[in-house]
Amino acid sequence: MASSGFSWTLPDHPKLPKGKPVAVVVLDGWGEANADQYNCIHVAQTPVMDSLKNGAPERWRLVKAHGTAVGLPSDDDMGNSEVGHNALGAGRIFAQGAKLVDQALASGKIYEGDGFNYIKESFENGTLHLIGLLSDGGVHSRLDQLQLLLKGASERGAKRIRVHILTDGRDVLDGSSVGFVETLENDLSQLREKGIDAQIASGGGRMYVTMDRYENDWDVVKRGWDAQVLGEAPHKFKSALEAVKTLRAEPNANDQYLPPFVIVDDSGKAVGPVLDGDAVVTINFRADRMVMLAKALEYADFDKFDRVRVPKIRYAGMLQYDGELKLPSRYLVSPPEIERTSGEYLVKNGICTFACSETVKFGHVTFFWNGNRSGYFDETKEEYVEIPSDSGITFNVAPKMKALEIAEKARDALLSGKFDQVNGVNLPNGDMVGHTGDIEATVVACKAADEAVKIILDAVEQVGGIYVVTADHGNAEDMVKRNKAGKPALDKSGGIQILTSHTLQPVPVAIGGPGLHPGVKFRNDIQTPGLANVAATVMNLHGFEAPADYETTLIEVADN
Ligand SMILES: O=C(O)[C@H](O)COP(=O)(O)O
Ligand SMILES: [Mn+2]
Ligand SMILES: [Mn+2]
Repeated sequence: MASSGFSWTLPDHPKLPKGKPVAVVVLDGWGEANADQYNCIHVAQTPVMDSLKNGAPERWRLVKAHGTAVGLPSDDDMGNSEVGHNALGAGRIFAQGAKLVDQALASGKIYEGDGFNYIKESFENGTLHLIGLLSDGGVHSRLDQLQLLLKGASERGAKRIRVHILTDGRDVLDGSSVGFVETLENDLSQLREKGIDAQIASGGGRMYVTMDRYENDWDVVKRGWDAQVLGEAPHKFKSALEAVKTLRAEPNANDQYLPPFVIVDDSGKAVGPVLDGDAVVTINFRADRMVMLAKALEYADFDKFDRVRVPKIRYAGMLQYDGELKLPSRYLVSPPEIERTSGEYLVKNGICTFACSETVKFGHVTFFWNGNRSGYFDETKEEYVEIPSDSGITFNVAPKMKALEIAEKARDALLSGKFDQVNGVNLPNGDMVGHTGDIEATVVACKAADEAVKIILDAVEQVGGIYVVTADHGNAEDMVKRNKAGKPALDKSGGIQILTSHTLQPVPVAIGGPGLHPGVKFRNDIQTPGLANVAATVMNLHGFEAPADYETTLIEVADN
């Protein structure tokens, strides 16, 4: 921050001491909901989390983890890892990608920026390709934003448009892909009536095609590249609707994992490979699952898989996905500028930090936690450990994931005495297994996460430290779609509809440990606290006052 008088030095907290190690544990996808058979956290044996909830009423509370509390457009938006970890780390609420894109589309500014002007130069002679997640989940992308962009680009000269869809079933109900494709097909046919050559060119399920993250499995991105760029895939169809309906009719088919397909013309030729002179926009606003494709599209030097053919294109992201890497270099909407995060403050105030998760959540506790920034602030004071995730499986097959290994690393970091803060230890189970929709496996996952918490809390006990246990959003606590009355919503055949997505539920925050000053308790004068209130709380527990513009602390210290 350039303003005069700014200082990184945090004032001393008037009452709380320094020097107590603080462990911040994030249970991914662990919300609070009514107890029934679809609440996997309730069904699972979770004695440690139960004891936090039931043991100390003044040191356990719920906070909001969705909607406007985390910078999303409305309170109908469920929370997600990006916005949750941003809020936890940054201690303030920033308008997030979903909202920034909404605003840019509504004001028309999206069409005035450098990014759009850059791709526009391909409109005369080339094709505009739009690649991204097709759903209204609002976590990575939104269908209505795609619809507006299609309209806006065609009104501004795009004559030939190809859409490369990724079916969802993770942030939305499985099977909803068919309806989204129908909606998109309808829009494209209206464009065709106006003389624009617009169609869907390829597709595949997001978890099997394109949307890997944190470089867990490049084959996922390669499958997408082959279909989208090269126009090659094992399945060929005349229309996307036929593709999705046919592929969904296979046994155990699932929107998240549909195999890659290309749309071909009557002569069997792919209708939309990416060619020299074309423009490409990746329409997801969220970074983690687009950055790998962005690298493949943008980097001249690239060795993660054989791209076979690298077309000379004009490429822009919906947002810039990585500000440090400046990737992609062109983008339609500027990302939120999340600066002065708690991690940076604490390091600059001498706090040595350890962060850890497994690959599929590693960037959550580093990149997202640090305001969408890669790398260390000060490598002499920080250590980030990534435990390799299983790849090529769905996590209901191995629901314990690497929770034990993550907890052991956190324990060892605490016992080593090298770190003041063991921070953002993310336990992925409730979320990653919750997304599979497998209730039995999610129960196993929740138990494993609870056991991991125990290992970390035992270590906190041993070192006389303090713990803060929280979550980034809900998921495993509700695995069924509900009607307005809160009862399971039945489908046409009378069956329940499994909810694979996150929820709107609040999440717990628990504090404790032998190092906690005995007078510390949660305040009850904050109306609707959210995840952004946690950062100031953690700073206090380190013996500092939080910066004045941070969301207020959750705690107060009684004199005794
Ligand atoms: O990317 C995903 O896995 C889901 O869309 C959202 O889950 P996350 O926000 O927990 O990563
Ligand atoms: Mn999450
Ligand atoms: Mn999730």
